Amino acid sequence: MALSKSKREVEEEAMPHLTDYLQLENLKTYTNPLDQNRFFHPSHGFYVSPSDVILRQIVYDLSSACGAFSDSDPRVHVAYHRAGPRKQIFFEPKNTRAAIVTCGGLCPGLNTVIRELVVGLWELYGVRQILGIQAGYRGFYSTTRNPLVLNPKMVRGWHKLGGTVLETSRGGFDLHQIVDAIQTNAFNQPMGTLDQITWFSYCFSSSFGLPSVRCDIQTFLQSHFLQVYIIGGDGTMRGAVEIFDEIQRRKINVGVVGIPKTVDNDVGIIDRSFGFQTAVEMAQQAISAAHVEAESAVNGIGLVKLMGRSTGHIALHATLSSRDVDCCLIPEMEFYLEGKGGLVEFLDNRLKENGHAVLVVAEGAGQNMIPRTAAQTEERDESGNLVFLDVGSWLKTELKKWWARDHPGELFTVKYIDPTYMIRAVPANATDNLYCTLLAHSAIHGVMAGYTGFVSGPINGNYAYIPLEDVAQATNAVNTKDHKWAWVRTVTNQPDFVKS
Ligand SMILES: Nc1ncnc2c1ncn2[C@@H]1O[C@H](COP(=O)(O)OP(=O)(O)O)[C@@H](O)[C@H]1O
Ligand SMILES: O=P(O)(O)OC[C@H]1O[C@](O)(COP(=O)(O)O)[C@@H](O)[C@@H]1O
Ligand SMILES: [Mg+2]
Repeated sequence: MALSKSKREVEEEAMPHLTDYLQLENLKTYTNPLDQNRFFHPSHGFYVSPSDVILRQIVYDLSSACGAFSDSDPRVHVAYHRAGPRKQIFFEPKNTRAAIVTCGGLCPGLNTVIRELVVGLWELYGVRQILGIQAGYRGFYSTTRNPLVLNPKMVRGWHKLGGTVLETSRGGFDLHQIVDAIQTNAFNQPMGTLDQITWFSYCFSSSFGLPSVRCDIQTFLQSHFLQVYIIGGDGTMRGAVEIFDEIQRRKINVGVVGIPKTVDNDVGIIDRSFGFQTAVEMAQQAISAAHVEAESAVNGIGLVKLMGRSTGHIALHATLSSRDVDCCLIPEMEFYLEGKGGLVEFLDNRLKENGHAVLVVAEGAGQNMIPRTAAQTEERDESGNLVFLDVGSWLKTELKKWWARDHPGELFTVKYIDPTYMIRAVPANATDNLYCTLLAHSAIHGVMAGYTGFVSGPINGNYAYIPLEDVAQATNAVNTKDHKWAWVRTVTNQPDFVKS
C-alpha cells in the first residue's frame, strides 16, 4: 500500500498490507462497524485516510541543504501512516479471532494493553473470539498451557494489576511450530473444545446486554480470519518479523501487529515505551532512600543500581528528575575508577565538599571492567541475552577498597540499593495507562484496516504505524553527545571520563 512521493516531498515508509500478498478477489472489505456505533457518530475527519502521515523528524535546520532527512534522498521527509480508524476494514468481526501474547521481561502496563485490546476488539468492532496465549511465544504450541478465552468482563480490573495475567517467558521461539499453530488456528487445543468454550462465553455475555451476536456455532466454527497481537521488546519484535515473513510466505490471511514493550526504553523510532515513566518514578524512590542513607552517615555513599541492559534511559531520567544524584553511570558511556578524572577522585572531592554522595548505575554499565570467569563470559538467558554481572556489588567492593587504602581508620559507608524488579513489577501510573489504551486501540484499528507486519507507537506525540522490520532493526541508545546528556552532566557536575 505504499503511496508515491507527494509534491511536498514527503515519503511515507511502505506499510505492509494484506493486499501485498493475498489476491484481492479473496479479500472482502466491510464498512467499519464504528459507523453504526451509537457512541461515535463518525463525522467528517473521523476516519483516517492512507494519505494522513506523521513526520518522523520534526527538527530541521532550514539553512542546511540536506538536514537529516531520508538516508536515500536528502530532500525527502520520512513519514509514517497515522494511526486511527479506517472507513473500510478487511476483517469481518463475527468471523475474526484475535490472539494476544506477551513475551520477554515485565513492564508496567502490560495488563492494561491486554485489557484494552480485549475491550476495544469487543466493544468497537464486535469481535467475540479473543484468546490470550499463555507464557510467551512457547504458548502458541505448548501442550500444557492452553489459551485463555478472554472477554471484557474477565479483564475489567486488569489495568490495576502489575505483571501480565497471560504470563510471559523468554526463549521458546520456534518459528514453524508458532506459525503452524497460527495457520491451523488451533493453538494446540482441540478446536471443538476451544470453540465451544468461546461460543458459550459469547452467548452468555450477549445475554447480559453486551452487543448481540448471532449464536450460530456453525458460523463460529468457520472462523478463518486471524489477528495476532504480539506485545514485547526488541527480541520479541525480531521474532515477530520472522513470524510475519513466514505468514506472508504461506500466504495466509492473518494480521500481525507488534506492540512495543520495554521498561529499558531500548526500542527505537517510537517516542518512548509504555511503562517507562512508571519505572522511572519507582527508581526515584530508590534514589531518595539512597540519599537519606548517605546524608545520615559520615562519608556516606548511596549507590543505586537500576535496570537498563544496554541503555541507560531509566538511570538518566531518574537522575534528571531526582536531582539528588552526584554521578550517573550508563552503558553508553565508559568510565574508570582510578587516576585523574576518574570516579574515585570525583567521589573523594564530593565527600570533602558535601559529606555524602549518591551514585546511580545502570546494570549494563562498566561490564567490561568487572572480572569474570570464562563461564560467566558465555552465560546467556533463554532468549540469548548476555547475563550481566552485578555492577553494583562490584562498585561497592571497589569503593570500600579505595577508602581503606587512602583513608585508613576514617568512617565510611556504602549503602547499596538494588530495587531490581520493584521498578517494573508495579501497575502502570495514570500517564502510562492512558498511553497503553491509545496504543492498543491504535493497533486494533490498523489490523482491522488490513495493515500487517507493523508496530503501533507514538512518534512526536502522534500515534503512527511503523513497519515491524524498521522497529526490529532500530535501537534507542542514549546519545551522550546530545543536549539531554549534557543536561545530566550540568545537574551532577560529574566528569566526562575522557582520559586526557
Ligand atoms: N532474534 C530473534 N529471533 C526470533 N525470536 C527472538 C529473537 N530474539 C528474541 N526472540 C524471542 O523473543 C522473546 C522475547 O525476547 P527477550 O529478548 O527475552 O525479551 P524482549 O522482547 O523483551 O527484548 C523470546 O521468546 C525470545 O526467544
Ligand atoms: O527478567 P529477567 O530475565 O531477570 O531479566 C532482567 C532484564 O529484563 C529487563 O528488565 C527488560 O528486558 P527486556 O525488555 O529485554 O525484557 C532488563 O532491564 C533486565 O536486564
Ligand atoms: Mg530486550
